[in-house]
Amino acid sequence: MIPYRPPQAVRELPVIDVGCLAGGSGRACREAAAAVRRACLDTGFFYVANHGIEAEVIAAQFAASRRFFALPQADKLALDQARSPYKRGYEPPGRQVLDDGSPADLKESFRFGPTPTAGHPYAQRRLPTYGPSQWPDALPGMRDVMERYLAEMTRLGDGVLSLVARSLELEPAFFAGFYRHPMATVRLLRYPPQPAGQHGNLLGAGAHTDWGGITILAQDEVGGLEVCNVAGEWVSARPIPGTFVVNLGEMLGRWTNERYRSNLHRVRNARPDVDRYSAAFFYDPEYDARIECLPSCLAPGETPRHPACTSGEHIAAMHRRTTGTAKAAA
Ligand SMILES: O=C(O)CCC(=O)C(=O)O
Ligand SMILES: [Fe+2]
Repeated sequence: MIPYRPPQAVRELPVIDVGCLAGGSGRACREAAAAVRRACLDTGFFYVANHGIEAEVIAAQFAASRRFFALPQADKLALDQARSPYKRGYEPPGRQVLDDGSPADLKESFRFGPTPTAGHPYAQRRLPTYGPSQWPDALPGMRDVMERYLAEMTRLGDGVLSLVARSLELEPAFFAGFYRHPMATVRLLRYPPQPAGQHGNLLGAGAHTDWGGITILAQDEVGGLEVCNVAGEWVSARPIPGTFVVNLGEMLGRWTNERYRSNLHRVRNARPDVDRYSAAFFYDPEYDARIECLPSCLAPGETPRHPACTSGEHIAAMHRRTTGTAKAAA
């Protein structure tokens, strides 16, 4: 049984050493899992250090991302995500409203993911994420760099999920059954500086929670990611060299009956002079995975706060809601 413990109003997000994922002792893994558990109960956000991903792989990703966003707008729009049934490609600034009722976000983004093999059970159904990415002709090396980054993120994602499972007193491989054919997306992001003057709630990315399983974020040195603690204060997730920021999506909230938090966060690039670049890896259960409250997260007499949902339907609904296509699709 995972007892309910009220979240603490932390002002700093913890840095967790995940070196045990490379074959550390049982004790090191237990300590990491205990730290993951505290972080998930408090904010659902933590940094991972000692993750084993080479700095050069991360630097190459950022360099290629900068080259991509520097392409002429017409080249980027030639890869418009709106034309991809798989949600792969470019999304221009002003297309997504993450915080309902606020102005559209300032960010622009580019989504890509793994290429399904022929005969892949989900690809045959043409479901979102289970299809080819779109790559710019003008940057022939980009695909290789990004696929290497994606492979590293996937490996780290499996490791982080094993720690989350341990933190819930489950077998380390517990989540693997929901990730046989995961929905995996890297979203490259560019945030321009906040415009000067008062612009209401205009932000790089409006306050939102992530929709899926876990998110692993690489950010450059500019900063601007903020996380809402339980007291309603915005806590800075400042860049810490050599780390990634991990946060839980809504499905972990559903699995744990909201013991583990899928927390509000937002991005404000407060630097007047430079763009901010980040890369979010969304690692979500496979499309048909049924997400419902884990029995170990339900105390006697407690009822699930959410009905069961499938991973794919939930994420598709959130895409529609935040890009204004909900009515058109309904
Ligand atoms: O760029 C960031 O720091 C956060 C991005 C984010 O929250 C998202 O894409 O869901
Ligand atoms: Fe997010």
